[in-house]
Amino acid sequence: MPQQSYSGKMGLDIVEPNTCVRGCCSSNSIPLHLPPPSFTLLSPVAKGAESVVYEAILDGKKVAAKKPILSTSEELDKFHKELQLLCKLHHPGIATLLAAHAKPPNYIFFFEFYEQSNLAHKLHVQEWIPDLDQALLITLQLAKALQYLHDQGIIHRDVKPANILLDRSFSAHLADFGLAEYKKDLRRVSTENWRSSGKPTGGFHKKNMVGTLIYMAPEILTKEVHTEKSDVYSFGVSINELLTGIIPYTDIRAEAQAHTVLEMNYTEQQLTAAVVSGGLRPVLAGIESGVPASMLSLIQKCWDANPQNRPSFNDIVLELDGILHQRKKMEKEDLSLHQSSIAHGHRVMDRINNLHSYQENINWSTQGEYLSKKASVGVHSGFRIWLDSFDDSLTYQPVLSWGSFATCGRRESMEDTHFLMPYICDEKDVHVFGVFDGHRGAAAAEFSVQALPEFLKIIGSTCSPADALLEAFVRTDVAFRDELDSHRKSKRVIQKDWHPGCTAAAALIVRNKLFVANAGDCRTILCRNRCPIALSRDHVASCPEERKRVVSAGGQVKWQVDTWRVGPAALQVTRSIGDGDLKPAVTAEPEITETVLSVEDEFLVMASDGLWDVVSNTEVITIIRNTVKEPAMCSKRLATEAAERGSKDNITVIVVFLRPVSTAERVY
Ligand SMILES: Nc1ncnc2c1ncn2[C@@H]1O[C@H](COP(=O)(O)OP(=O)(O)OP(=O)(O)O)[C@@H](O)[C@H]1O
Ligand SMILES: [Mn+2]
Ligand SMILES: [Mn+2]
Repeated sequence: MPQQSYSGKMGLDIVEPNTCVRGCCSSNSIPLHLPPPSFTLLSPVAKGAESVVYEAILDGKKVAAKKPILSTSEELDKFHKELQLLCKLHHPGIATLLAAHAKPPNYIFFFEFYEQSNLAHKLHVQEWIPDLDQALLITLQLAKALQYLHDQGIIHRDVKPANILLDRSFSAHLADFGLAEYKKDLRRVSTENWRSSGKPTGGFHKKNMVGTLIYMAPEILTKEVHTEKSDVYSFGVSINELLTGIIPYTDIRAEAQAHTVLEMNYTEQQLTAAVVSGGLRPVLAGIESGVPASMLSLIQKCWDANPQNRPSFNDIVLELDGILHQRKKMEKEDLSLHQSSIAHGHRVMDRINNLHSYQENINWSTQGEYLSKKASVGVHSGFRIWLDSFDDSLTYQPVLSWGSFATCGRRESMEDTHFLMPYICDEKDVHVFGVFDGHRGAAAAEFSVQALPEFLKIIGSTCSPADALLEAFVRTDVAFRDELDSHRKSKRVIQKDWHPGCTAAAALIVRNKLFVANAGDCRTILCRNRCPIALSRDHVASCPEERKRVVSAGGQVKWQVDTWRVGPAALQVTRSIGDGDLKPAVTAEPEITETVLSVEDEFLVMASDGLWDVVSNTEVITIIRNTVKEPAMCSKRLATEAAERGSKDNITVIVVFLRPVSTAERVY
């Protein structure tokens, strides 16, 4: 019978002896017996494989009640083990156990309620995009929790975003100790498990195996014993997921919703084999997203194939403290340097962060302009000769109006660029428009948008318009890669294996002739007689002709996760400017189409794949038909439509009307 009672957490009475029925669990701060009226279970918030978690009221306060499904005596043992562990854990980074009920018929854990649910739900269902500082803070909190745990001799064994809970202020709390074990017990536990079922413990029993499989270290997949370093691996994969917002081994950029490894028919065995012997890892967060290079290399160390090469959580916490300290210092400097630009808000800060993460200060746009201008030594060839061959009175003369719209969309940074150059070099009958879609950073797109039209001016009518376009693409590519190389040599670019690139499309109109050059997956269509005509072909590895071309040029094309991709960089496009690591297979040479314009031609639409991913050629024509005939408004309407349809990419649209239109005209 109770001998004495005192008050524990939340003021609930602790009745001595405060142990479970078996006497194996005890605590001097967490009540383990609760009189039934002190709690009420409300609605379930999550149904796990092994438990149901309810929103509940305990002693007047909102809490989370985890009620394990206990149907066998083994499961009952497991409850006691989890409770024993939880009673010993007191750390701000670990989900707080407030009370437990450990008597038949009710076995329930009561936890602090974490309002923002788990990190997996937050990232993938709510599509939350943390800012970098938030993400780094969560990383540090989680690392400290695991450091504490390992100091106690405990291994968690199920570190993954679904087991990281966020409170109202987005602080992280590690939860779910259902698989946790004392290190000293592990060898015995795991051999028992293997012997009894031929399967490892925990996550493997669950139906949705991949959910846990993707966070498992290679040595676990090859059935070795868990160590602290297996938690380090799972931590690395989880943090990369936090920074990219992408579920490991899926590509959210792929079409429609078929994203998971399972859906892509990548079987568990294949994935296991690829992780263990092929060294496959999730796609690392991009340097262009502003993540410090030191953070990226820390992640890579955490998921090293050899557990001994992975850092301990003591090392990780130290390293993270350093990274955060460095950022604070830089922010201070930026604040004093960029007082005036603060008004621009996020974008400017993003750009500043990006620059710092590259540890360089190159303005690629200025660089592109400067370089191509230097090449021209101020002399432009001009386009006169092309025009001299026309008989003015006989040829059809299109009447142009143009506009564009570009948006970052749901991405954190803008890597698309474009230019509109009607009446180039003051020629009233020569016009050029271009779209660039950067990848692995915006550098190539920013450089090319300046350099490509400049090169075109230099080349001028020294050759045919088609050859001039070809030459301009190739020279832009070479100039960009040379420039990057020289920065690398001068140590301004420290990333040895940073190979930014961009796809490019350019339309050149010379009187009644339209030349479209394309390298990559930007697309240009012409509306003729109310029908779309594609003037470019998408250069992607899923196109058999392109695949063949890449392979015969010495490139490697492999089916990776969800689609055909080129080289170790796993690029989906097969032609681009930049991408030095994939040259010459991923060529910058464009395909060029030539079209004679006539009175039937209504307008031209050029756009990055952010539009074409979700809006078809025919739909583009219909949307413009139903929009006020003003090119900038049509462009904006198309981009908005794409964003509404869930395009996850940057979106850039250029619309060029080829004959006079009245803005009052709504429908053709
Ligand atoms: N304290 C809490 N506050 C808010 N939500 C919680 C809390 N604890 C758990 N949850 C929710 O319930 C889910 C399952 O919890 P938990 O991982 O502890 O259970 P489980 O049965 O072990 O699940 P799993 O299937 O991952 O093994 C969490 O992902 C989270 O969404
Ligand atoms: Mn869980
Ligand atoms: Mn794109």
